[in-house]
Amino acid sequence: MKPVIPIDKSEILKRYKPIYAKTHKGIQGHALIIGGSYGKIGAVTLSSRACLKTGCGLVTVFIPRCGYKIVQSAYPEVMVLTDISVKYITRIVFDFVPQAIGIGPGIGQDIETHTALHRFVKTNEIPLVIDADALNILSQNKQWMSFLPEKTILTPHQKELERLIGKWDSDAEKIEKTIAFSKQNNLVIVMKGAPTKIFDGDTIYENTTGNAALATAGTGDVLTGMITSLLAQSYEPIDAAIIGVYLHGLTADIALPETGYQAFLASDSIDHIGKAYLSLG
Ligand SMILES: NC(=O)C1=CN([C@@H]2O[C@H](COP(=O)(O)OP(=O)(O)OC[C@H]3O[C@@H](n4cnc5c(N)ncnc54)[C@H](OP(=O)(O)O)[C@@H]3O)[C@@H](O)[C@H]2O)[C@@H](O)CC1
Ligand SMILES: Nc1ncnc2c1ncn2[C@@H]1O[C@H](COP(=O)(O)OP(=O)(O)O)[C@@H](O)[C@H]1O
Ligand SMILES: [Mg+2]
Repeated sequence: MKPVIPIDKSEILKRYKPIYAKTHKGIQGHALIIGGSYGKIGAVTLSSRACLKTGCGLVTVFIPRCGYKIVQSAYPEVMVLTDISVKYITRIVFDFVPQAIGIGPGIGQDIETHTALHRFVKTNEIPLVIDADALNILSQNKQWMSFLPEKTILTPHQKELERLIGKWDSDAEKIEKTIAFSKQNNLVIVMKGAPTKIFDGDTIYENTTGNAALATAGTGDVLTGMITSLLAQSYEPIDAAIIGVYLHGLTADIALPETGYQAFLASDSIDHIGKAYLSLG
């Protein structure tokens, strides 16, 4: 097996592109975050905020109607498109071309959402990040994997990974199965955990930032927004995954002296994205 590559500052600086002074929001990329269902609008709200804070120029969310006022009141910077259904997503339609799409946070598993996801993946060619319940739906419909754009980024936590690749008996078997899954489907797999590992076929990266403060609701939704933002800013999928995971962990390392482990919230991660970027120099 190839040696695992640590994701540290030197690895990030090889890939990070500082902002061009004459850029404008049109060049910075327009990201679309699709997710949310009744009771889980918070997930997509966090994700869209993290997406904007990571530097893309415009962010639109596609959510069920029950989330309209929630997102608009929480973050006026985020634009909102709604499904015809009130409580969950039934048909994904949008009238612009985003540079990247993140799908899944809080989306739920209603049968109509399965159908909407199927229709979406059959036609979508835009760079994609898939998380949370969209991963769970995909796990139940593995034949849809062939529709995904090459190097689509999947961000499973351990349970979601198990649903995708099946159970394992040892860490070594988990790694082997994840490599095989990444190769077979030409996907980038962000295996979330402590530490998070990223698989691009048999090339494996391991993050060096982050701490147990991240063990709190919504931090994965924040990560999805951050990676989608980087993808919308024209980073290659593997670079978006690596930089996103590193900065996300760094937000918790920087916040820790202020919040301690217990009082850290996913919103604190978003609030520290600026300092994480500044630490890159
Ligand atoms: N504010 C909101 O709107 C929020 C909305 N959210 C949305 O909720 C939806 C469901 O997402 P979810 O991840 O909570 O449910 P699910 O996939 O069943 O996993 C839970 C089980 O998996 C396991 N497990 C998890 N992590 C693990 C690990 N590192 N290592 C090992 N095991 C791990 C653990 O299983 P156990 O160990 O208990 O067997 C746990 O019980 C999704 O759409 C999401 O976006 C959330 O983001 C929260 C904030
Ligand atoms: N003990 C830990 N150390 C480092 N990172 C952690 C730890 N626990 C959780 N995380 C990180 O927090 C995030 C949790 O994601 P996820 O389980 O999808 O949460 P949610 O669905 O609530 O948003 C992942 O990025 C994971 O790597
Ligand atoms: Mg999650």
